[in-house]
Amino acid sequence: MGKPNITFRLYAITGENYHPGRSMVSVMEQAIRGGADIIQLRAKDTSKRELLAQAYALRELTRRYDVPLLINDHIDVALAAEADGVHLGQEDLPLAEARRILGEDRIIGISTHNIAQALEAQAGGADYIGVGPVYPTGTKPGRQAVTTDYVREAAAQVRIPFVAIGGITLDNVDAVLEAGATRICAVSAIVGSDQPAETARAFKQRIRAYNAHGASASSLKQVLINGRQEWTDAVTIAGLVEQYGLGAKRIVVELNGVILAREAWLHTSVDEGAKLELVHFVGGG
Ligand SMILES: Cc1ncc(COP(=O)(O)OP(=O)(O)O)c(N)n1
Ligand SMILES: Cc1nc(C(=O)O)sc1CCOP(=O)(O)O
Ligand SMILES: [Mg+2]
Repeated sequence: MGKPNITFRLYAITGENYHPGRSMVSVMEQAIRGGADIIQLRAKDTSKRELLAQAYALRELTRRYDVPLLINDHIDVALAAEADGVHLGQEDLPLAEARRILGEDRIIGISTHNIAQALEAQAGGADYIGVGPVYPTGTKPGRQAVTTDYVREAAAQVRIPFVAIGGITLDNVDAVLEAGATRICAVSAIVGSDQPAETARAFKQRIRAYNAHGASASSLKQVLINGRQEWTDAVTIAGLVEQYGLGAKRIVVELNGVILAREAWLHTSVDEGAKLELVHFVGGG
C-alpha cells in the first residue's frame, strides 16, 4: 500500500457545530475544492456508530478528490473505514502502540504543546505534529495558547512536518506564517465560514505566498490542476512540474486542452487561469 503522500499545506478539520443546517460532507467538499489538502474527522460528542458512518462518507469524498483522510482519536474507526491515518493527542493512545496497530503505511499525527513533546513525537516516528493552540480558541476552550513563540521554536528544531493549529484565522495567519509555519490547520475559520471554499482558497494563497520564499502574493497565479484550483508562483511548466514533485516521473502535461511536449515545458509560461492536467503513469513497462 505505502504511506499516502503527506505534502499537505492546508489541513481542514470537521466541526459540525459550526455549520448548523449544512451537511458535513458538503462543507468539507467545499473546503477541499478551495484547497484543503488533508482532512480530519473530529467529532467529540458523537457515538462510535455515527462516527463510523461519517468516516465512510468522508472516505468516499476524500477518495474522489485524492486527499488523505485522518480520524481523530479513534484507531478502530480509522481501520474500519480504511482511512489514511489518525491524529492523537497527549492523552490518547501512545504513539508506539498506535504504530504497532496501524503499521508503517498509515499516517500518525501527534498534538504537541511544547518543544519537548515535539521532539519526543519526532523521535518516536510521528509522521507530523500539531503545534498549538497558537491562539485561544472556542474549539478547545480553556487551553492556554502557546503563542507564535512555540511556532518559532518548532520551525527551528523540528525536522518532520509540523502544522500550526488553534485560533488561526485569515486575520492572524500571516503572523503564524511569519513565525515559520509552512502548514496551517483550522476548524472554525474554515467550516464555520459562509463560504468554506473561498476561505480555504484565501488561506492557501497566504500559505503559498510565504512558502514561495520571497515570492510576494502578487506573483501567485491561480490555475486549475486536475480540476482543482491551485496557487503557484511557477514561471514555466517545467517549474510547476518540479513544484509538484513530478519532475522525475513519467507524466503527460495537458495545457488548456492541448498535450504539451516535454521539450516545450521549459519555454511555456504558466499564465493566470491556465487549465492543466498532469497525468502520472504508475507502474513499469
Ligand atoms: C492537527 C491536529 N492537531 C491537534 C489536534 C488536537 O488533538 P488532541 O490534543 O488529542 O485533542 P482533540 O482534538 O482530541 O480534542 C488535532 N485534533 N488535530
Ligand atoms: C482541535 C484542536 N487542537 C488544538 C491543539 O493545539 O492541539 S487547537 C484545536 C482547535 C482548532 O480549532 P480552531 O481552528 O477552530 O481554533
Ligand atoms: Mg485527541
